Amino acid sequence: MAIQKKNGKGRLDKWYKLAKEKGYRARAAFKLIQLNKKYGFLEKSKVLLDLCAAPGSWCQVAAETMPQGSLIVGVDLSPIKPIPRVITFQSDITTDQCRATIRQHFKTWKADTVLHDGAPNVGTAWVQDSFNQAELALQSMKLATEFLAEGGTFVTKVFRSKDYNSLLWVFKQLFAKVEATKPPSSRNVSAEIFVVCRGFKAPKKIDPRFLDPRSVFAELKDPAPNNEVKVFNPEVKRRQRGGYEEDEYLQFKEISASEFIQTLDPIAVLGGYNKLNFKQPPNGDVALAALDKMPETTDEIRTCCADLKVLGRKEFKLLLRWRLKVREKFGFPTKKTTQDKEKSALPEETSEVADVESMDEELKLQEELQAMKDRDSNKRKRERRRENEKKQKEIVRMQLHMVAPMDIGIEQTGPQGSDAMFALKPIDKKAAISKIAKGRMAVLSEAEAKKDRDSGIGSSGETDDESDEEEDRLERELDGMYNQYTERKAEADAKYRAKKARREHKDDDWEGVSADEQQSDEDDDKLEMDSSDDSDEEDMGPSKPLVTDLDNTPEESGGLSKRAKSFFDQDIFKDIPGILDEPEEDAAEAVGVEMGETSEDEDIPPPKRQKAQSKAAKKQKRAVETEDPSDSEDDDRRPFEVVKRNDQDDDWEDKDKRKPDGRLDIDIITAEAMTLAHQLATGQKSTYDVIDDGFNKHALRDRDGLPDWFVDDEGQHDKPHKPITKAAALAIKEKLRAYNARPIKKVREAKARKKFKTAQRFEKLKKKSDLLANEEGMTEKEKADSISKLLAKAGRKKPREQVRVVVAKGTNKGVQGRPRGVKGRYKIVDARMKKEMRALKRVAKRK
Ligand SMILES: C[S@@+](CC[C@H](N)C(=O)[O-])C[C@H]1O[C@@H](n2cnc3c(N)ncnc32)[C@H](O)[C@@H]1O
Repeated sequence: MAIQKKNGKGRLDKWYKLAKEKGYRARAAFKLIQLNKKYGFLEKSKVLLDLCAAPGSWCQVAAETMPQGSLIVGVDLSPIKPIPRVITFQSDITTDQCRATIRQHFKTWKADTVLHDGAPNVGTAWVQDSFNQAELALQSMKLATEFLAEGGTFVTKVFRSKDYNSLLWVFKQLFAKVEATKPPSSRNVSAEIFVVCRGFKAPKKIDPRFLDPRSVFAELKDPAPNNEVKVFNPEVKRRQRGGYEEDEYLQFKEISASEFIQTLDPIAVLGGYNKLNFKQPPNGDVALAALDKMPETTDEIRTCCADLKVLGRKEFKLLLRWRLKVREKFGFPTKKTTQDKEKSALPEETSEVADVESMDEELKLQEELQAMKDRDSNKRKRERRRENEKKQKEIVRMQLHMVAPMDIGIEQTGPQGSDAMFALKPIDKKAAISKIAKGRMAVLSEAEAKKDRDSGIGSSGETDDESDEEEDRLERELDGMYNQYTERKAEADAKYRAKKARREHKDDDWEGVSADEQQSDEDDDKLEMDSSDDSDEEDMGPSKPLVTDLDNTPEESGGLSKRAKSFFDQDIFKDIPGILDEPEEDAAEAVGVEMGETSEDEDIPPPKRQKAQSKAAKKQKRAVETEDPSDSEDDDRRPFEVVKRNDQDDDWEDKDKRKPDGRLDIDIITAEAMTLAHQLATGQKSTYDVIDDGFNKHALRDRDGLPDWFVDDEGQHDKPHKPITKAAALAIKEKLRAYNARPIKKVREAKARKKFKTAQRFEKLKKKSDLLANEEGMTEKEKADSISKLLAKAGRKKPREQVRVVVAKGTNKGVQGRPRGVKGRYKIVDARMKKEMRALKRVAKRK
């Protein structure tokens, strides 16, 4: 609970600020607004009386909310500044003068709503000192009964005190509906609550005791014990930690059964007494005698009457039923007869005094309602539990990869994963950016839609989905099981793990004349299918990829995986020709060169030819741009500035890859490529053969929509086997052997360092010996001795520093880092290790 500051500033909460903002005179305005929001009485009122209205915020709200032309009268001990559409006057609401003034203003009108927000002004209004809040509320109700129209509403502030229940009881006698509520704007620390009494019964005559504070708060001082609970819920017994209930100073109370029959509050009897006796009083009780003899007074009833405190709900009901039957026989008014009477009675008579509603009937109704509510909430709880269990199970299944997350609605991801709509990779892959740039969305989306239709996604017939539901489920389960299997396999097999990791990072193996090329060819083909005029495409210039690799390395460089590429990027490979060449590009370029030279287009396989052509076109375009970039019509469309290229920079890519004679130096690093090249070079194969070979089952492999397990399995066995000649295999082997023979970079560096240091030492030595040799004060022998000593010293190896063994015990136990007081090299061992080492040495010595 928020701690309320004692000083005035602590009260300046958000409602205070809001009231200031809205121009209300007090934050109390929001209490009325919130009460009206809940019960909506202001809109329906034409006449309103606001008791204790100063400074007038409730009057402001009323004037705002009530219909035009309504009569609003506000009264307070304190003066109220004029409010438009509101009549205000200064008076004490407990006085007759106030009543008279109100009557003057109301004339013949009756109020639809009477509001009371009074709080006694202790100290400021001495008249009120003797009245407490409850009394003020009762006073306001007294005024309300006088000025309220039938069916009207009375809203009053009350404080939770010992008089609260008495007040509520009185309200309930006079109004059809009485509800206590605390609006949000009322401070939590405040004990105030608001009682909204609706449906004023407007009795013609009201028992003056109802409105007399002395009788109301004296007679009803202690609320009636809740006998209903005792009777209808006897199982719920409250412990009386505070001792006996007030007025219940007897431990055992009994009452005659005839009195129980006659009483109008049987519940009070059943809840308050221990026994209903059939004992005749000294002067005799005819009713009791008759009751005793009646067939309705069964043995069971007698047993129940003997000890009321041990009875359950069922037995209490039995007794109540018995009472009703007996009352009927005795001719006492029962529920039925009262109803009949009520129907026949004159309305004036019934409206003379406020009715006290039949308690047992009301309680029964309440009980039934409660039972219904309980049943309902139990049902809801059960359903919620069941749903939670189901969800839990689904989550476990999902964690075991037995189900796809979208099945349980946790992640509404599409078949392409979350955020598929915004995933750039697929768009990038499909070269859609160029299409989007050209406004070819329709073409693309139609093609995609077609694809989707083919794969069953978004197909029009829902029936298809339904019929395939079982199949889908099976498939999902199969996929789940397969995932489990792959995970188990991955755990056991390091090789598989590595392969999987490569695949996850898009770092796949290269498969010779590879899937990469095939993929790109496929993509190219698709593009060709999608667009009717490909020439436009080239106009756009090189399509910029959406997803850019941050290390700026072209993905297909040399047909190598990313990791392989970064490995070969190391300096030591820099001199080895052909490691980081781009054979694919080069091949295309070579073809381009050949094309240019021989014009034998038809000899080149179509995909390669297309690539070569595009490359040539790109080159040509570059050349054009270089000449005069401003002339280009596409400038507006290009999102980047065209920078004039340096002529010397032209073909910088190719420079390294050319032999001294100007021809391209194409390095073929796979045995397959080498074989093919060899076969083509020697004329064993013609271009037609190559094209022909291109049409095989691997070339048109469609893996879309196939389950992972199937694709994996296929990938293992269904590989293209390209012919390799022995010579090519040997050549590659030889090349690899050469690479392997080279020391790795670190070793090379270490060796170089060593060499460098030795050279430095020799240099120093040389200088020193030169100095010695030139020393004039030394004989030749002395010089020779000194130099040989110097050389001997230089040749001597530095003794290796002894490693100190520190046993991890005592203060050294569990020490991290250098143990205290140990200098130089050290090794921490535990006692067991030390002993074992010694034992090993002993054994070795013995041998
Ligand atoms: C909380 S204020 C009412 C605020 C008001 N509802 C409003 O919205 O501005 C309580 C008021 O009750 C008034 N009051 C207390 N005793 C009164 C009495 N006997 N007769 C008239 N007004 C009284 C006080 O003068 C005080 O202005």
